[in-house]
Amino acid sequence: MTDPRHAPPFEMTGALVRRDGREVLGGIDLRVDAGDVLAVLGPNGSGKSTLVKALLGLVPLAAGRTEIYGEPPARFRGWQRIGYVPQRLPAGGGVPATVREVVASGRVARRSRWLPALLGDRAAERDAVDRALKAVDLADRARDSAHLLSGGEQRRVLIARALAGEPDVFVMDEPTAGVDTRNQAALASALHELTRGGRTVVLVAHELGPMEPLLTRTIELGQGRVVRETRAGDAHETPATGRPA
Ligand SMILES: Nc1ncnc2c1ncn2[C@@H]1O[C@H](COP(=O)(O)OP(=O)(O)OP(=O)(O)O)[C@@H](O)[C@H]1O
Repeated sequence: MTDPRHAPPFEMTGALVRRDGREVLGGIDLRVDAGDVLAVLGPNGSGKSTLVKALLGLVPLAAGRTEIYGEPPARFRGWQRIGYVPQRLPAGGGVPATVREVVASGRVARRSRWLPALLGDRAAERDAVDRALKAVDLADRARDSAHLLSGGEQRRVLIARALAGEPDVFVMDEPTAGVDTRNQAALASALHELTRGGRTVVLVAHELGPMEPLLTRTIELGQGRVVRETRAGDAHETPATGRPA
């Protein structure tokens, strides 16, 4: 295990995932360093979502290992450092939640489990939620039921939830799919600010659009393996190292 003080946000070695007996990730080696802005590309079904879920410990590995800041996901305790934007809003379990409530839930990992929130903490939370809602242009929808919003609006709610948590690392699964051009540009500009401040981003994308200039790296998956890697400034793309396809 890497010393957590010097560990990168993510380090995955030989990660193999099987779903229904089928190999979906075929032995991925991937290190994401602080400040990386990494896009995970590849065709439908190539394993992009599975890879980001595996980085977060949301799907089990059949072989290999993965660490978040030097800890296996099951032992990792710094979840306030990670902001995950899943592909869709999880089903509400019958409890209607407003847009503001969903966005505020991005702060949960920051709250103390034992102490009541101090007045200052509550004000900081309110400000962070307000800023996040503004960044995705949904301040005027804050009281609406999140599940009644359109697909693109729900995605913006999920982005705002991650922004509200003020994490060090954003993991975003197709954050701009179904989001209109103006809002894609707004997200890119919010992320630009955050990455200038040293935040790390891992995003799954089909269309990079206005995100492209922010990237420091890309990896492309094909059938659960890394088939191509590029780094910003590379004159040529680098063929993937590691296991043969
Ligand atoms: N829960 C599951 N049970 C069984 N198979 C699954 C499950 N989740 C994913 N898979 C399979 O794993 C493969 C990779 O899926 P994944 O969602 O990671 O692909 P993707 O590259 O993100 O695709 P897309 O671009 O369509 O979002 C697919 O063939 C999919 O059917």
